[in-house]
This record gives sequence, structure tokens and C-alpha cells, in this order.
Amino acid sequence: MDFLQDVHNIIRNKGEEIKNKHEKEQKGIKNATDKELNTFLELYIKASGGASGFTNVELREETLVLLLAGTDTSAVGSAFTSLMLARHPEVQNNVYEEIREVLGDSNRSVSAEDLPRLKYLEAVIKESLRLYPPVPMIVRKADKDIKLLHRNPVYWGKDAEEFRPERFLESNLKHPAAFIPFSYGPRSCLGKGFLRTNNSKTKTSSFLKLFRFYNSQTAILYNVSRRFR
Ligand code: HEM
Repeated sequence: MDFLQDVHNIIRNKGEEIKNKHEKEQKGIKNATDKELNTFLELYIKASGGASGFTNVELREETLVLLLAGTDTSAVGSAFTSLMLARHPEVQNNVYEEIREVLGDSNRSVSAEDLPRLKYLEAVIKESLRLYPPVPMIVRKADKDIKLLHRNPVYWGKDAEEFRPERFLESNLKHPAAFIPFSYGPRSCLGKGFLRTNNSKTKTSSFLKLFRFYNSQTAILYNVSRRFR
């Protein structure tokens, strides 16, 4: 109950803050400390039409959906990709070489233009999502029996149980719904495009530029020595 009250207070205060800022701007007053960056909540309030937009309850529900849907799933996905890289050092080397090829010896971060070139890394992320989907079950009413998809040899061949990212580079999917870590159809994941193209690749490549994943019996250990000079 207290938690809900806290959430409502945050939303109400943010709404007031935006209203005051807007009124000041109308009068030509600009505060030197006003930041250009907007929080997610601010964007929601503004995009929905400010005071006449989403109600506080709607803002709470929408924010909650995105927080719940977007954080744990991405974190679990990245954790499994890291685990796969630790378990398959040869794959990790290939990813590292690809990043080197794209960035050269430069110390800069991966840019939006670099992302489409990181094709092998994309295959590694997909292969991790295939074997270890962060959302392993999707609840739908089926009108006929459906066999498990992600490890089904009919769609993935005899080595369906193996971690082999190359499969995503070699051939197209045997069925458009054989690979559905983000579900399929109109109610599929809203974050899937962002995730595939930006988030996972940026995170993993930034990490691999500097560190290497190692496997131990109980944990993934990070080697803190810098890899790029
Ligand atoms: C690796 C990361 C992610 C995975 C594996 C994933 C997976 C999924 C799956 C399987 C669904 C369908 C659930 C169902 O119908 O039962 C879904 C829905 C959804 N996802 Fe994701 N998701 C991820 C990241 C994100 C991110 C980063 C966002 C937002 C920024 C997001 C926003 C949503 C939303 C809003 C829905 C509900 C869509 C609807 O019902 O119309 N997801 N996600």
C-alpha cells in the first residue's frame, strides 16, 4: 500500500514539475539547471498529452509494464549470452575478432552505424536466446498440439541441442515461427527491434572490448585486464 502511494507521489510530483516548467517557459524564464534529458516518465506524460493525457493510474500501469517487461528479460538474456561466451572460448574469440575488425585499434565505443556489421555477434545473441529464452513459456490457448520449437530437430537439425551460432548465418529459418524468443504475431514483444539491433550488441561488444568471460565451476569470472590498448 505504501509502495503504491510512493509511486503515485512520484508521478504526481513529476506531473507538477512538468506543468511548472511549461508555465515558466511560456513566460520566457529558463532555469540554468534545466536539463535537456527527459526521464521515461516525463516522455510518457508529454507524449500522452500532458495534463489531458494519461491519468496517474494509466501512467503507473504503463510504466510498470515496461519496467517488468524490459529489465529482467534483458538482464537474463545478457547473462546467458555471457555464460555461453565463457563456455565457448572459440566463439568468444570470433566475436572479439569481429569487434576488432569493425573498430580497428580505436578506443571508441560501438556506434549505431557499426551495429549491422556485427553479424557474428548477432548470431551469438540469437543462439543464446534460442537455447535459453528468458521467457521460456508463452501462455496461449492452442487449438492443436504444438511441439517444442527452439530445440526441435525438425527445425534445427540433429545438433539442435548444441550451441552453434553459425546456424543463424548459414540458412534461413525453416519456419517463421521456429525462433520466437520475443513471441510471434501482433502481441509479440514491443522491445524486440530495439533489443536485436541496439541493446544486446552494444552491451556485449562494450564488455568484450575490455574484458574476457571465463568459466569456473560455480561462476563467471571477469578478467579485469584491458584488452584494447
Ligand atoms: C531479451 C529481452 C526480452 C525478451 C526475451 C522479451 C520477450 C517477450 C515475450 C516472449 C513477450 C510476449 C509475452 C506473452 O505474450 O506472454 C514480450 C512482450 C512484451 N515485451 Fe518483451 N522481451 C524482452 C525485452 C523487452 C524490452 C527491452 C521491452 C521494452 C523496452 C519489452 C517490452 C515488452 C512489452 C511492452 C510486451 C507486451 C506486448 C503486448 O502484450 O502487446 N520487452 N516480451
